[in-house]
Amino acid sequence: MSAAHIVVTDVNKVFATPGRDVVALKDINLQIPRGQFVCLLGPSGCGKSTLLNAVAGFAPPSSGTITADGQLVTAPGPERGMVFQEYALFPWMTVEDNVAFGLEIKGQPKAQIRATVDQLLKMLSLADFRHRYPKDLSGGMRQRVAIARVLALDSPIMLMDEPFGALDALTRRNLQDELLRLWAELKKTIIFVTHSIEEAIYLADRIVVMTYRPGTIKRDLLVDLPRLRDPAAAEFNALKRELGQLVMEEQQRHHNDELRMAAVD
Ligand SMILES: Nc1ncnc2c1ncn2[C@@H]1O[C@H](COP(=O)(O)OP(=O)(O)OP(=O)(O)O)[C@@H](O)[C@H]1O
Repeated sequence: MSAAHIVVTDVNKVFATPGRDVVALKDINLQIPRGQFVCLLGPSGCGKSTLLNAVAGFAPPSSGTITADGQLVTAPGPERGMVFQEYALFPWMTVEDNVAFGLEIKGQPKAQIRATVDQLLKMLSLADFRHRYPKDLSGGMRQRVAIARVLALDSPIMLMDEPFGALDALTRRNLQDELLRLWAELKKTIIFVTHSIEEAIYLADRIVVMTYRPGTIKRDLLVDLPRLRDPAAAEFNALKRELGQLVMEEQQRHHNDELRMAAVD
C-alpha cells in the first residue's frame, strides 16, 4: 500500500460530445500525502472539477485508478467529504438539522449527534444561527454550514470545488482563514479547486497547475511560505507572477479554442 493518502495513477477522462471527443484529463499522476493542502489551479475548462469529481467517486475516470486511504475509489465514500460552490444545503432544514443530517443517516445516537453539532456550530461561529433556514443566511454563512456538515462526518479527506467562488472578497478571506485554522487543527487532507491564483498561494502547501484540453499537469510546486501569508509580501508576489504566466498561457489556449469553435459554427 502506498504511503500517500490519495494516489492518482495514469488517469484519463474522455467525454464523448457530438462532433468530437473532449479529453478532459490526460495522464494524470498525483500522490498526495496525508494532511497536505493541495490546490488545483487553472482557467475554466482545464479539468479541475473533472479530476475532483473522479477523486470524489462521482464520475469515474475513463482509464487509470484512484485510491484514497489505500482503497480503490469506485463510488463516493465516507472518507471523502465534498464541499461545492453552490452550498448544497437542504432549504427545508434549519442550520442545525443540515449539520446533523449525515450523522442521522449514519444512525448515531441522538445525544452524540447533539454534542458534535454543538461543537461544530461553535467552531464555525454558527451557534446563534442554529434555528435559521438557509434562505435567511448570507452566502458566507451558508458556506460555513456546508463546511460544518462535511466536518460532522469527520472525513479525513475534504474535496472542495471553488467553495468560496461566489463570495465577496472580505467574506472569502474570512472563510479562507477559518479553513486554514480548521485544517491545522483537524489535520485533514484537502484538495481545493480554484481559478484564483491568489487564493491558491494563500491556502496551499502545494499547487497543481493544469493545462486546458487536454487537461494535464503543467506544474506541480510546493509553496514554502509561512502562514498566515501576506499577499503584499515580495515572495507572494513573485510566485503570483510566475503562476500568472502559466495560467495565462492556458487561458489563451481556451480563448483560441473558443474562437476556433465559433468559426466552425
Ligand atoms: N459532462 C460533460 N460532457 C462533455 N464535456 C464535459 C463534461 N464535463 C466537462 N466537460 C468538458 O471537460 C473539460 C473539463 O471540464 P471541467 O469542468 O473539469 O473544467 P474546470 O477546470 O473545472 O472548469 P470550471 O472552472 O469552468 O468548472 C471542459 O472542456 C468541459 O467542457
